Amino acid sequence: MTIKNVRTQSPLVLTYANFVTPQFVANVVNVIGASPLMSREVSEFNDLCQIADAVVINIGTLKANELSDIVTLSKVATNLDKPVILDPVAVAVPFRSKAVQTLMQEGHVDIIRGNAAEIAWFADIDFDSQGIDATGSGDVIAIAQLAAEKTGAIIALSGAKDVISDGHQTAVIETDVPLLSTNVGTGDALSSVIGAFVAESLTVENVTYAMATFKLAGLKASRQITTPGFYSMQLLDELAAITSEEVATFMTESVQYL
Ligand SMILES: Nc1ncnc2c1ncn2[C@@H]1O[C@H](COP(=O)(O)OP(=O)(O)O)[C@@H](O)[C@H]1O
Ligand SMILES: Cc1ncsc1CCOP(=O)(O)O
Ligand SMILES: [Mg+2]
Repeated sequence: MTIKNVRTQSPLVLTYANFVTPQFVANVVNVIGASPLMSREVSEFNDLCQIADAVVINIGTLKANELSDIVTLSKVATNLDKPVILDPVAVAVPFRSKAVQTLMQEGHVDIIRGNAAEIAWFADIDFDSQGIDATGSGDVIAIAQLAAEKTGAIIALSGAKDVISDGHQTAVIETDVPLLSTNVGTGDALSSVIGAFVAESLTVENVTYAMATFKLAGLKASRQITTPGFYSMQLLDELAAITSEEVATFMTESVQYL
């Protein structure tokens, strides 16, 4: 789905958010022309999944007594044929590892969007991290492909090199924009942006389009603003203004299918 279609169809993205970044995530979803909604109340998941076009589960500040809620959310969404995107924040930390194992075993996830260290955990490969951030280096293409094979999910690995793979088809977007990585919440926002773009159909192409759109907006913002505070505001403005034509040109120049 193109950014133009997102604006005309305005898909509703239901996000089980962490308590750190929901305002930013909601604004990002809003400025691309989609419709944000956050909830953590299990008794309304059925009603909300009926009206949602995609469901995003972020484990950033999950508590033990909420684990069964996210499993339920993933099942309700899947039964209603709505795509489920997992954002596995700092998944290598033991409580989070166990939570994600349970979610994957008892529930269902279609797409996993994380940084290289988070995706490496699914591939069973060591990759240095510091809390929410990936700090190491490695073969991110191999990591994404292996994680896709092991999980059966479409992998959206973000970083200086974004890699999207379902284990068969792999796309790479290589564009360095350091300010994008240092802003807390850009990863969470990207996960919900992916939700908007796969609302119509769950494909590697649509995930790639979402990642490219976000990256291009980040690149354009970095040409206007070089300090972190105003940068996140400029990113919102660039996302609001970005056109299908610009994204198409950027994709021709910067997206490589392997
Ligand atoms: N060094 C980088 N250069 C360019 N883009 C980056 C860089 N690091 C991250 N990004 C972009 O920042 C966004 C958030 O990704 P990331 O920082 O990996 O997620 P998280 O915040 O979950 O760790 C993505 O669009 C990703 O492509
Ligand atoms: C700081 C922090 N702590 C728990 S969740 C979170 C935000 C993570 O945001 P992102 O992964 O988008 O940088
Ligand atoms: Mg993150």
